[in-house]
Amino acid sequence: VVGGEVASPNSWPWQISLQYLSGGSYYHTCGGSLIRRNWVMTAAHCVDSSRTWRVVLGDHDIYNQEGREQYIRVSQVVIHPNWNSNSLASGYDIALLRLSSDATLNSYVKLATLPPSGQVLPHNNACYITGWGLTQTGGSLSAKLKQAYLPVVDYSTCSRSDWWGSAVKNTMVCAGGGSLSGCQGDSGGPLNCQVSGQYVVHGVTSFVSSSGCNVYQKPTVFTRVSAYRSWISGIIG
Ligand SMILES: CC(C)C[C@H](NC(=O)C(F)(F)F)C(=O)N[N@@+](C)(CC(=O)Nc1ccc(C(C)C)cc1)Cc1ccccc1
Repeated sequence: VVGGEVASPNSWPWQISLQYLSGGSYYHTCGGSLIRRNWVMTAAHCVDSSRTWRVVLGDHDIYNQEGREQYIRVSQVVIHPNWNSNSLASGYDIALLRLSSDATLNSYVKLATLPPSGQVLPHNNACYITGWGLTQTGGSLSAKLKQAYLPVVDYSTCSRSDWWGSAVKNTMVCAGGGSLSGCQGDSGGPLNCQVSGQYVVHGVTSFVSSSGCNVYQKPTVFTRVSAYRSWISGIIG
């Protein structure tokens, strides 16, 4: 997350850190959202490679154990059938991870609220991106979970030729477009939007511009969760 601030610990209790095993240690690679006690929603591009994954729930500082963390292995990766890593612009950048055991829900670990099928938020709807991703283009991961205020940019604006043009589809949500943005390592995490006084996970962080994370008129682009509600229900029940 470029700009914004460190979140108050566990204030986004559905946010998870997706980590992969390498040389005996686990490394943060993406974010995700807990949507059932044994299911996490993330981006397909996060789990394209076959690795050993684990999910960390209740985390704040990914480099220090603070006692609220739950570490759970991933038993199954379900990538959207239409996902094609060579055509990010087609969308379908969404995946579901079945956990090897149920998460314990408490004040630090809660389920995300998902939007109703088909819901499209209005231009400037209040949203926050959260994640441990790079804090500057080409920078380093944030040790502590960050948040940044990214208002929704409607499709008609986001698909303008001087914005994202045809790279963005109506199955995506754009947010931000100024000095605040997501960045590598935020992938798969939630876009938390205020709807009727409640935070709803309306997006899954998908991409930013290759020329930089916070580029003017290149808002962060998210998979629109409300476009995939029936697929999600078909998998998790
Ligand atoms: C792995 C890709 C497929 C998605 C990846 N997503 C992220 O980093 C995210 F924003 F989600 F946290 C990304 O944007 N990766 N980049 C590598 C940029 C990228 O690949 N962006 C991109 C954008 C659009 C398209 C298509 C839709 C035209 C393809 C790639 C990050 C980057 C940003 C600035 C400088 C260097 C690297």
